[in-house]
Amino acid sequence: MRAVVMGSGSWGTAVAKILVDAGNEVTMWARRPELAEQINTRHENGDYLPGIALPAGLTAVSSVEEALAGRELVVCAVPSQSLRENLTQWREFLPADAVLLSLAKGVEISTGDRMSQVMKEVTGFDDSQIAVLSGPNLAREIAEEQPAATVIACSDEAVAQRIQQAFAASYFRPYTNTDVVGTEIGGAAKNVIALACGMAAGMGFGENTLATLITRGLAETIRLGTALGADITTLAGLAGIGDLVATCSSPLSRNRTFGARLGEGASLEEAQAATNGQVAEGVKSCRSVRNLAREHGVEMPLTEAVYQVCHEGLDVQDMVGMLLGRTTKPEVYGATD
Ligand SMILES: NC(=O)c1ccc[n+]([C@@H]2O[C@H](COP(=O)([O-])OP(=O)(O)OC[C@H]3O[C@@H](n4cnc5c(N)ncnc54)[C@H](O)[C@@H]3O)[C@@H](O)[C@H]2O)c1
Ligand SMILES: O=P(O)(O)OC[C@H](O)CO
Repeated sequence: MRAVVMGSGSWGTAVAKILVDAGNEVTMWARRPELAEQINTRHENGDYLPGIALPAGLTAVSSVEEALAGRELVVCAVPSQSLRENLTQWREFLPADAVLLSLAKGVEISTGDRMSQVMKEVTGFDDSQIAVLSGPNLAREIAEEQPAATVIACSDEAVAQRIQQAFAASYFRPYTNTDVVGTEIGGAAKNVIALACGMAAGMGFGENTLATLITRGLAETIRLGTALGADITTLAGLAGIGDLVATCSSPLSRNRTFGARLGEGASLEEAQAATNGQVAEGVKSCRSVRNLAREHGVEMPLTEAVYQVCHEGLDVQDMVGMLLGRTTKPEVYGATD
């Protein structure tokens, strides 16, 4: 396919590399002309993936118009909270028959919208032109060509299959799914749970705590996802438990690392400053995911606790007491917890 990756952060760059390695004609859009220049001349993105040799066939431009001209697949690789603004700026240059693919894992704060909803609202495109990609995909590991898999979700299975073919590389195995809601909720919720896992690690807790948070994190993700119409099997798959395990366990995760800094006693401002401008989506999405849960009458105690730490000044030590002091329950995946 003739593809463009709009956004040259760590995941956008790794995805552009996959698409080239899978045999597509690919360009990237970078906001800063100097980054586009670096990709074109040094074949490296030193700001986000230093030391990774990018394919010589991968080009980059900083003009939106040039980036989008004649592209069949438009990959949106910007953070969730800026997607609406970016797409609004890109809209006039989007080819009318292009397929949009979101990489972002978050829920918009101002609306509670998932990324596929934002894409549809801004562009007016048909559902068959809107897809999302989500799975256990830490950018650096994939840029190093370590084997991994992902989910390409689109309500139109034939379109999902077309994108699947475009992403099939020797080290990257895409699966299709028509459950867009489940794929998106899995990706957004796991970032919030990864913050909780980081906090636990930062406080010095071990694997029992981690496993408890991952498992109960999955339970509350399933509760929210199914309330929104997701298929539970999506959340039992790569975009659900798969991504939860990868993100909650890896020191490469920005969300887990952010949480760990809080657990070690850093302030929110200090943890934010330490990200070096890279996005830890869960810090914002804990608010929108919590709001969605409340709207739908779904209990998400871990998400609530992370929200209170990130936005209401709850001390991480007090969070432990708050979670363990809740009334005892049977272990069921029902509407309450
Ligand atoms: N990094 C990963 O391992 C990974 C893997 C899977 C999914 N994701 C998701 O992909 C999305 C992008 O993540 P990333 O890792 O590439 O982030 P990043 O922080 O590495 O890069 C974000 C990119 O978006 C650009 N950007 C930031 N604000 C912008 C704005 N207002 N307008 C235009 N561009 C803007 C930045 O310049 C940068 O190029 C996130 O939703 C993230 O959760 C990341
Ligand atoms: O670095 P994080 O925490 O944004 O996570 C990256 C990916 O989403 C893992 O699948």
